[in-house]
Amino acid sequence: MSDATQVATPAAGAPKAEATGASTVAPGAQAAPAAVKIVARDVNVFYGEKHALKHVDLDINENEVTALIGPSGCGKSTFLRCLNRMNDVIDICRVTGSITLDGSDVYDPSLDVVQLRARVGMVFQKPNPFPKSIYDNVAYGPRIHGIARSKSELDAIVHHSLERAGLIKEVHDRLDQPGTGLSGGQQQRLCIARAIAVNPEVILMDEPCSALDPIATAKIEELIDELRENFTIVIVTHSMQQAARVSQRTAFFHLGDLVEVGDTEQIFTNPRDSRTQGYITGRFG
Ligand SMILES: Nc1ncnc2c1ncn2[C@@H]1O[C@H](COP(=O)(O)OP(=O)(O)OP(=O)(O)O)[C@@H](O)[C@H]1O
Repeated sequence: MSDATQVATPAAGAPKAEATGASTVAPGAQAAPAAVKIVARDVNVFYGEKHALKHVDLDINENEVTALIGPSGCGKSTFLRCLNRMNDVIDICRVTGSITLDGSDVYDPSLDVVQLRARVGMVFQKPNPFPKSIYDNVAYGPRIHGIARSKSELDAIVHHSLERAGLIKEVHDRLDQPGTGLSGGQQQRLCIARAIAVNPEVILMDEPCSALDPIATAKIEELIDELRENFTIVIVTHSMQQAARVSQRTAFFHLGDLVEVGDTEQIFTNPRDSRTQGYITGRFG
């Protein structure tokens, strides 16, 4: 994976079929289109009187990384939080429209939001490990969801999750040490391991690298590229280079509107809307 300070590499931004080895498709044959995991239709979000997100229609493809980009305050995080109903905890927030996950209504009043958030996990901007041991941070979700039937099963989940988050080598001999004692980049990978431990289908990442140095950022980006094999990922980022490196699709938001969505390569090389063009060329933002 490229260094975080470099610009887009074709490898990370390459279309899914190529990156997953599906290039065995016969010459001339069409690769199967990606399955759609999440469908958002006419989504509006209001904070009191403020109309923060306006009539957003967006499909999120399975086993792809979708990047949400746009200037500060355009509604990226607001949209991300709609996907696992994190906006529910904001009193003045009202969401209208429809969001489905595998065809089921995310806003169905009878839906258990704890179960939803197990399916749609989240990693935040600032690494936020619990004030617990490394082991207990990762074991927390499986314990509350009753995923492991025995201590050895829980041990295996913790180990496997840390392995998938690329952290096991660094922490295997100190699982009983506090998670808060790790470096920032390690803490963020611990948070990713914690999210993975409950075996989610979707992982939402809200600027997961903004508090990290370039080397830690490169590790997380590499990890994101690996994780998409098993998970659907939606990432909010202020870094266009990062969006270009890690995502297959990019959605550009501006003043609460979803202006344009498309293959990452198209968005960055041939945007259709002048506002997208203006943003990616640094004219505003
Ligand atoms: N809890 C809240 N209460 C009131 N207004 C909010 C709240 N959260 C966000 N907003 C407003 O909604 C709009 C969209 O905010 P949001 O955080 O989604 O944007 P963003 O694109 O993620 O911004 P940034 O890149 O700066 O994180 C902004 O005008 C913001 O001030």
